[in-house]
Amino acid sequence: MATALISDLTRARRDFFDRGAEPIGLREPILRSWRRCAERGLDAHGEPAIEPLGQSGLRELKERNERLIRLSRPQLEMLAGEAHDVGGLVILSDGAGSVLDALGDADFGAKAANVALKPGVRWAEAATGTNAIGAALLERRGVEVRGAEHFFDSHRILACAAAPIFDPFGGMVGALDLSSAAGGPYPPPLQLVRLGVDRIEHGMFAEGFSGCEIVRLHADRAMLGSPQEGVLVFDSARLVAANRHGLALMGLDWTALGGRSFGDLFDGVAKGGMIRGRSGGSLHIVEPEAAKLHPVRGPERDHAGAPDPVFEPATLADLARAVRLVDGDVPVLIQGETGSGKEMFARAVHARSARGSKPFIAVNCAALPEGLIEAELFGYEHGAFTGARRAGSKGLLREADGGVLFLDEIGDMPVLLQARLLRVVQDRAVTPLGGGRPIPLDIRLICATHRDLDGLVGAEAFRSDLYFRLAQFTFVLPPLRAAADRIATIEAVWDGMARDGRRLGREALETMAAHDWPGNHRELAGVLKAMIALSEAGETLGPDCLPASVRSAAPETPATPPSKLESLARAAMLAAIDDCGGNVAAAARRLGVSRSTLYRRALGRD
Ligand SMILES: Nc1ncnc2c1ncn2[C@@H]1O[C@H](COP(=O)(O)OP(=O)(O)OP(=O)(O)O)[C@@H](O)[C@H]1O
Repeated sequence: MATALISDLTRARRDFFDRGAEPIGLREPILRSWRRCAERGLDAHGEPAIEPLGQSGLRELKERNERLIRLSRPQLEMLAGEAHDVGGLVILSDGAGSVLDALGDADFGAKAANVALKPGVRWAEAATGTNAIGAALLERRGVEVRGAEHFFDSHRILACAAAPIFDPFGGMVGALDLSSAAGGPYPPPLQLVRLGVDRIEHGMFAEGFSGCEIVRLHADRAMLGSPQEGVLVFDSARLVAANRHGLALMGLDWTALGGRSFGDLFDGVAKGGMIRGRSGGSLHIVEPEAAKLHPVRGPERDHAGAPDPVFEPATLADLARAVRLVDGDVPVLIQGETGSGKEMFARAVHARSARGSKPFIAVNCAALPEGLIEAELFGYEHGAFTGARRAGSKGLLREADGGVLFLDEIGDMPVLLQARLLRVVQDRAVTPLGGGRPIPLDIRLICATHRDLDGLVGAEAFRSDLYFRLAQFTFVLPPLRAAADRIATIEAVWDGMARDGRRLGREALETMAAHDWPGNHRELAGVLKAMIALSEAGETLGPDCLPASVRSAAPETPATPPSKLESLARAAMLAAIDDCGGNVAAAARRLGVSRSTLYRRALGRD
């Protein structure tokens, strides 16, 4: 059987690589991959062009993927034992195919390292040709690649099975791989890799879903609680995260995140009961459990000493989608009030994207001096205008080459420049001021604005053709006052900033939660920073440490949706009205507020 496979493959290689003919009998994912590699101009008989990272590059790569490595470690250790027994390796890569860790048999490890299958090398198909890690990431499913199925001759010594790892928001954050010597008695079983991935993905639900409800389901009651159970996470009854099993059992895919509600999916289901699965069979469902942890901290540190980003679960779901769009070369537009964290969101998208290690260039279109904006963006040739630097300038667009360009306040870009930007976006090339040939540009684009771009298009202040190019997908960041649990959000931001045992007292927290935060996250970060600067190590901060604007500005009209504090206040007001036999004036007197306030806050009327 093995001999037949080898000879069939040898013939297929000869047909495809040497005679340019269609190979016969090659498995479909392998054939697709060979074709892609050939179209890219890779030479099967040559050597793959690899660029291994140096020590510091590898350290950075590992730091960026710290969470994935930490969550995967127990599975790697377990599979390393198996791999060792069959003379192979278990390998973890990030979502771009860069190898993060490899454990197992040392002899095979040395052979694998000879063909650069080792940490710090990227096994994306574009560089290393057909291979299990690269194919699994491209195909978004488990793939086996054995011996001569690899594109490059030199990789024929490998037999590999890999499957992608998805985070709870549908982001493809890595791949798990088992590799051993080709032609050996124990080809790496894809099933084992899949089990490892199930466990890693399941572990990702153990932290970070503050105030959410988690539903667990499976067709077999005995499987509830296992890594193969379906998991669905709801925030304010909206589906915000899931694992693949949960989606498959419900007949959904990742696009359901953010869009489907609990009522939609489980209409009339008794908690702890059974529902009808996609294929008609019954599913056991475990009562939704409230998750206990706080809003999730973003994956990377922010720019210029800013705190770690803290995202609401719903925003995290948007983040995962934005990463997939940017990776798929679809421009995204972020809208949101000033200070709501548009740039932080964009940086988080970049950090999680396949271009996380490439440049992130942020350009504030409103802050560039009018006369210089064109030169700053597009660059200029030597002597293009008076005052131009002798050597010319590359321009910000070209500095973002290979990475992500973030155009902030895009709504403030002068109309004339919009035409030039449109050309760049369409042609994927930039022509510097002062002439010269267009220079190809490889950028992913994220734009942001606090203005109503749609309205600007209507008023002809923004070109509609550019608008439709840039705003193919729009994400709206909620203002801070709309946080589902303001207290938890403020605490999470504080935790990321506080030093030397300083603590936020309950009363300070509640006063802050009652504030409207018109400046959103920026205002909050400023207030917290000032509180830290003005307090001592170990101190518990009370409301007197807050600036007067926060202390005195408890809102009269709650923003939507109300915070827990506002809900409590409303409940107390309704109870007072009830106690007074429905007499609003009497209840207002008892509470010491005006009648109109009571009408507005308790009954939602003007
Ligand atoms: N998700 C977040 N978690 C914690 N802090 C945040 C978050 N988003 C923003 N901040 C804080 O607010 C500051 C401003 O954020 P950012 O520049 O991303 O806002 P923006 O929406 O782009 O603002 P503008 O509309 O003015 O450009 C950051 O420097 C940081 O201190």
